[in-house]
Amino acid sequence: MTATKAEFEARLRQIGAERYHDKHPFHAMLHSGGCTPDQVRAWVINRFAYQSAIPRKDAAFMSRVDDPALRRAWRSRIEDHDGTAENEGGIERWLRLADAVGLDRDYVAVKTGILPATTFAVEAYVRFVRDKSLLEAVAASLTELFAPKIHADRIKGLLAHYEFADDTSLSYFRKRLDEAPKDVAFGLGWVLDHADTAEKQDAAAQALIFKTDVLWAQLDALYSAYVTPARIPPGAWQPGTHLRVPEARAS
Ligand SMILES: O=C(O)c1cc(C(=O)O)c2c(n1)C(=O)C(=O)c1cc(C(=O)O)[nH]c1-2
Repeated sequence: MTATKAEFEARLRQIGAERYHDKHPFHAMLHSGGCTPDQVRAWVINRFAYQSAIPRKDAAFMSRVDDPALRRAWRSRIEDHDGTAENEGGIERWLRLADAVGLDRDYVAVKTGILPATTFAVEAYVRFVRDKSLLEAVAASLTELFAPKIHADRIKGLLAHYEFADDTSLSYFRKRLDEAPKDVAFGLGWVLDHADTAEKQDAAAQALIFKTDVLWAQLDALYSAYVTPARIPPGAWQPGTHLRVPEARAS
């Protein structure tokens, strides 16, 4: 049976309550000051894979949309990350965080040290958005419903526990607090309007679950590689390497 919009929204929110990556032990370590400088750097390097894929997945989405109104509503997502003449964009802000933790930003930007499982997870998201229905693609973006809380927790936790944290290094997260609500309000409304059968509601819910898996898998990869007993895969970033200056410190 088709759920009402309110019931269906509650189902989507429940998926976040159970599966969003704010529950992952790596985030608990990061936000409570439990990460070493190199674990913070590993997170910054690997998370860049996700950041840099977001505008590609949004471009993949827009390439499939016929409705100019939907493209108009969506295109600010690309500008939010890639920037405009006036706004530097999220990718540049993330690289400022890389600078602040002492990494060579050029090394981060080329993504050679990314963990294999992170690449698989991130690229699976790009392909999902390219290949699945538009409804599933928009529903997958709805993890952003849960992101403002994790961004606020992160700003608070990093400021309290790490010397590198200040307004400049954390500007990525502060800016997302302004940007994400408009995306989420639009995306949620669109999914609630378009998931008008039980089958479509199930597909949208599964898409959101898929996306929570994309996020969770990235943190599992990080934990396995860089938290004791560390198992760093061949070719992935080695602690102590690719620093901006030899004495750079992340804490
Ligand atoms: O720090 C986070 O935990 C987090 C999570 C997510 C998310 O839930 O997918 C996004 C972001 N940050 C983010 O900064 C961002 O720009 C973003 C875009 C999207 C998306 O799926 O389109 N998710 C997220």
